[in-house]
Amino acid sequence: MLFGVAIIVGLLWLFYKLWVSNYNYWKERGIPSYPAEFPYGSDPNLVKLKTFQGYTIDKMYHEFSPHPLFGIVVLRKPLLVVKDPELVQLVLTKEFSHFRERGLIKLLKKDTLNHHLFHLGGERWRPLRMKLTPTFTSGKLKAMFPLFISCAESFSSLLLSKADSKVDIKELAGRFSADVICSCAFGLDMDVINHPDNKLRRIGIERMKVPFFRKLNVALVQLFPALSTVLKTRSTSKEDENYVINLVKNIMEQRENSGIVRNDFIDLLIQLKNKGNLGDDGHEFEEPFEMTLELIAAQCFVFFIAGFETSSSVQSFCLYELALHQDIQSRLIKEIDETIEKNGSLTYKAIQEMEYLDMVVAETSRKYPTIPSLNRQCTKTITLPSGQKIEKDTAIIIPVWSLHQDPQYFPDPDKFNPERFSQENKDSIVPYTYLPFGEGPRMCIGMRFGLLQTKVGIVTLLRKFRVEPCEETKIPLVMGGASATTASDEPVIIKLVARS
Ligand code: HEM
Repeated sequence: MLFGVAIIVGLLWLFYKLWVSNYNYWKERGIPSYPAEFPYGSDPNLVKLKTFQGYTIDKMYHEFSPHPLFGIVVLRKPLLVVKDPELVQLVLTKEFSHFRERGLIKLLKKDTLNHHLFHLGGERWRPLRMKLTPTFTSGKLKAMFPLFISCAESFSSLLLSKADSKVDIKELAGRFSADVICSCAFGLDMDVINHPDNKLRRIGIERMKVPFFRKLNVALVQLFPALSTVLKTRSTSKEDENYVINLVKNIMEQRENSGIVRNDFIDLLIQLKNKGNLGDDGHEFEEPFEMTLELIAAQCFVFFIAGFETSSSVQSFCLYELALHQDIQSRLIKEIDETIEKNGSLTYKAIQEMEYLDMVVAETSRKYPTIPSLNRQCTKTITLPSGQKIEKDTAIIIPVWSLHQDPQYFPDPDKFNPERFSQENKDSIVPYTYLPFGEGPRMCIGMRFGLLQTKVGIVTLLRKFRVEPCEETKIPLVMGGASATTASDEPVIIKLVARS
């Protein structure tokens, strides 16, 4: 009996020792670090995710203000927070070959829908990124624009039914973005605007949440990578995965049989599958790369999940700020009215001509960066100009939220001020301090698409309505920890007032 107890105590002690063995990781390497305590590491909030991750890292960012980087430990995993803009540039661009991966999850072969650009690493990622980049040229977006307009018309009708009422703008913008992305990524006219409980949208929303079980799973796999095979950590349930793959399969068959061309992502992916490239860029790929049905479905899926939550989030934060800043809203409405009148209708060219809209959206993405921090993993050990070494497999965090809120780079950061992005001011922004779409070879591939979708949504609404705050409007908004993106804890309520 006594022997049994001694063994258990011994095992627990060993487990404890193993757990805390990294707690001096940064100190041993001469890198300033945040103290770690058993069992959570540097800060329980980074594990429990009850508080918005951006706030937690921001607190540390300020405590380490004179340092260009600092180390933290999450549970028992060491992470390096890189905060100096020149070092950020080194990680994201200059020494990209040392930081090619995100390293967020361990990709399982059978987790088919996760084999997309965002998560794929190294050799698999590069040819796929090269193949998919031409999908997002301005020419391709222009060809897709009629699909945007068709969704904007449904959005406009929905808005008319809400005239002079209080709305959850995040929910409405979410329906519009999901409709556009369903139309462009899956080639489906699903009318998500009037059928918000659409299955694809539900799968996408689920995917962006971080439920307790997934948090636990991710934490365990980070601690003990070998567990991933045992725990069968799927990102999407088998049923949802089959649904998405079959959807894509049916659409591809229909397209190939009927010869219908819609100029959407599916058309472009079918061309890739058949020809190996998109044909009009004259680029032949060195490495043969088979676009299987599963791989195509995974790319459609990432376009969907990466595209609808991000764009709707920028749209809703933007309309919220416009409700609180009537002067900015009036100037924007004037620009919208004049540009549409000049162009005869809402065209792709008209959107590109709206300079003030571009400034307002840029400032929204500064104040509310949809992805609060970027992740990279060191894939080859590197020595920094300071002499400090970053070892292979080190996880890196770029604290986008904190850089965007740092008064050193953006004076009076709480103020919503689109003038920061005017022609005369934007060149004085310190490079690598403004990162709403990331930077370097792994920056957002869908940036132009996302901006276009965001702008079309805002213009559609402001053509018919003004937005105003109401009793239920929370000022300021508090971000929550339940989502992987920057999202308010509560609905974003504003009032739509029909324009006279
Ligand atoms: C306003 C809308 C959007 C925002 C704010 C946004 C933001 C981001 C950010 C911050 C990253 C990480 C970049 C990095 O690590 O350096 C990213 C990556 C990515 N985004 Fe977006 N995104 C948006 C829209 C879209 C859309 C519409 C699509 C697709 C249609 C898309 C597809 C992707 C993909 C595939 C990646 C991974 C790229 C790679 O690793 O090669 N995004 N996005």
